[in-house]
Amino acid sequence: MIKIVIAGPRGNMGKEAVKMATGEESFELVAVVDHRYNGVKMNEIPTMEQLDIPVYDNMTQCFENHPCDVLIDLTTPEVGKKHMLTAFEYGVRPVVGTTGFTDEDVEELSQIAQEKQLGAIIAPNFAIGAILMMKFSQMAARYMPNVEIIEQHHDRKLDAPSGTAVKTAKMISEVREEMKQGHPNETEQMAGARGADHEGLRIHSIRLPGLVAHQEVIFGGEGQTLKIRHDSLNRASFMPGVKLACETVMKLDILVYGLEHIIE
Ligand SMILES: NC(=O)C1=CN([C@@H]2O[C@H](COP(=O)(O)OP(=O)(O)OC[C@H]3O[C@@H](n4cnc5c(N)ncnc54)[C@H](OP(=O)(O)O)[C@@H]3O)[C@@H](O)[C@H]2O)C=CC1
Ligand SMILES: O=C(O)C1=N[C@H](C(=O)O)C[C@H](O)C1
Repeated sequence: MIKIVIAGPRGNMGKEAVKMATGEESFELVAVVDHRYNGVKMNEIPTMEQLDIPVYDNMTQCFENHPCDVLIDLTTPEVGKKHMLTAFEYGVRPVVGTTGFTDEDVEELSQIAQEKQLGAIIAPNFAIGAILMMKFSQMAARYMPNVEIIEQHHDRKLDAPSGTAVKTAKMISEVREEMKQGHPNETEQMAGARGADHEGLRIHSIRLPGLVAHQEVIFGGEGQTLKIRHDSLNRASFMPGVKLACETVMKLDILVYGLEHIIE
């Protein structure tokens, strides 16, 4: 039995994670952390799943009262990092879907995980289709290095570009030299027209109501284009990946950044 705490249980992802964790026989949801409530049960809060599970506004107090194995964090980048640090202090393995971590954050957290020999997973995307999109894109970039990313998300999203787009760009950079794309003399008539720049690869972020999470990676070559696209149509699409991460993190003693390292 893996004892789990979830941070962000009222959120889009947190709600699905609560359903997943309580629906799995080998998981036990022992408590949730939500900065707006403390000392109540989930079933006292109308916007939460109606469960007899305690709610804390403070991770330390939560871990003091409920020893557990895994923290699932689905909150915001600043909070997610603090939660991870607290989890490490208590010997709890973090599984983090929260996006917006910097390279420095990931490096710092990896070092702590290594020192403590404690498993941790930061996964910018838990959907298997999205992992495949990233892997296929990395494969394609070896042969078609001219590539741009268009990511589309709901308009409640805080970070841009998305964690998935950043991870895709980093994976492409592993197989492609930095290069300037487009016309050598191109100019932006309006700031941002060419999108964000990751080592010459442009990332364009769309935010609209009605969208969930979508990404297209477009490759261009002489007389041809290749488009690799993934769509998450709902948040349930992420849950098999969250489940796999919770099971896998128990066997790790380092931090793994990206589910592509787990799904071979
Ligand atoms: N890895 C993946 O596959 C996926 C990752 N994500 C990422 O997960 C994160 C959450 O996404 P989503 O669920 O859509 O966002 P939501 O805004 O719907 O949910 C975030 C929740 O976290 C809560 N929260 C904020 N601060 C704290 C805190 N200190 N303690 C506990 N809870 C807190 C918010 O409460 P309040 O609103 O009251 O402030 C809110 O309920 C984002 O970073 C997103 O990019 C999303 C989808 C898939
Ligand atoms: O905020 C979201 O919704 C999502 N965030 C992750 C990201 O930033 O890539 C994963 C997915 O795209 C949904």
